[in-house]
Amino acid sequence: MTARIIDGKILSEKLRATVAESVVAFVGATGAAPGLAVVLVGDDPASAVYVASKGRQTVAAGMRSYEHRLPADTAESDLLALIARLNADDAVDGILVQLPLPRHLDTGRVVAAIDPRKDVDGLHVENAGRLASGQPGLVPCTPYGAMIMLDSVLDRLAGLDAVVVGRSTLVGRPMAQLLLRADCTVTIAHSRTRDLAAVCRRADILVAAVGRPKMIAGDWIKPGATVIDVGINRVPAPEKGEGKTRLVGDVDFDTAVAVAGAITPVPGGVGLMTVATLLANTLIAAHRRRGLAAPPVFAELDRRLFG
Ligand SMILES: Nc1nc(=O)c2c([nH]1)NC[C@@H]1CN(c3ccc(C(=O)N[C@@H](CCC(=O)O)C(=O)O)cc3)C=[N+]21
Repeated sequence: MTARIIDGKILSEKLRATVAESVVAFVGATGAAPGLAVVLVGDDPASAVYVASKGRQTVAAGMRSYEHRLPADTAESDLLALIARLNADDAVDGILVQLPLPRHLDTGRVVAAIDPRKDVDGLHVENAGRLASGQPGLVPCTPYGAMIMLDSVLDRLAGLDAVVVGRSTLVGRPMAQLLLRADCTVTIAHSRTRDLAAVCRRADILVAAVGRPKMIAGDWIKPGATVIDVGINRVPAPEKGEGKTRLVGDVDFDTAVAVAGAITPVPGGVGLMTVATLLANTLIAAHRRRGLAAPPVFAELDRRLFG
């Protein structure tokens, strides 16, 4: 048996097309296009690539993109001042501060400074609290995209055993909250979990979000399970030439694909969905900020995914 591949390229293109259609309606109703501001501090080359791709896709969906690149030694007060300006700017509906920040900056303080209604990363404690207590808010992009991927292959999530490996605030914790909202029985595993392999083997849904290349192999996977690989790890690829690299997930795809029922690839999986859901969150934020109901297609998606 070989697993069904959950194609992030197809699913993200579909979601971006839906966003673009809704943007047309939004512009018709309000006269303004939703705007997304992305803030990048420092010059990590991988981050710069993601930021550029976000900017391109934002514009392709009919929205406005505002990029702010700050030097690596930016003072925290200057970053907070920029966030205050973006909070006050009516043309900006979404604010994303690319993580991780340089070490001298306090991520908690920076995220706390973002207006929760513009927090399209869903990282502000207000949005995390809303998610944990089942109230409407902005949901972190990667878990949101992972839920859309699960929904594309599973008729029902209710009652399934879900194991999330990783407890980060950006992915692991919100992922667990979303699975719980979908009535899964949820386990959050992490670096201190005893017999991680046995815990993973119980999972009908296995979400890997640890940041360790190929950590989860086929013998950790229950036959027929749905596997969502959130890992984006750049590793040396001498076979491609000296100094070359390639992306691998947290799952050892080649052994996992022979056991799982469905699996997301890396690249071409969750990463692509993360950018598409960022656009969706920006559109949703633009509606809410103006007191407008979310477009029906997103309200329907919310009901399907989160009950
Ligand atoms: N505040 C914040 N929010 C984020 O959501 C956030 C962040 N900071 N910091 C960095 C990580 C990483 N991230 C990715 C987005 C898209 C791809 C993506 O499009 N990947 C493609 C192609 C990747 C490639 O080829 O380089 C793929 O997996 O197929 C990957 C990773 C968002 N992140």
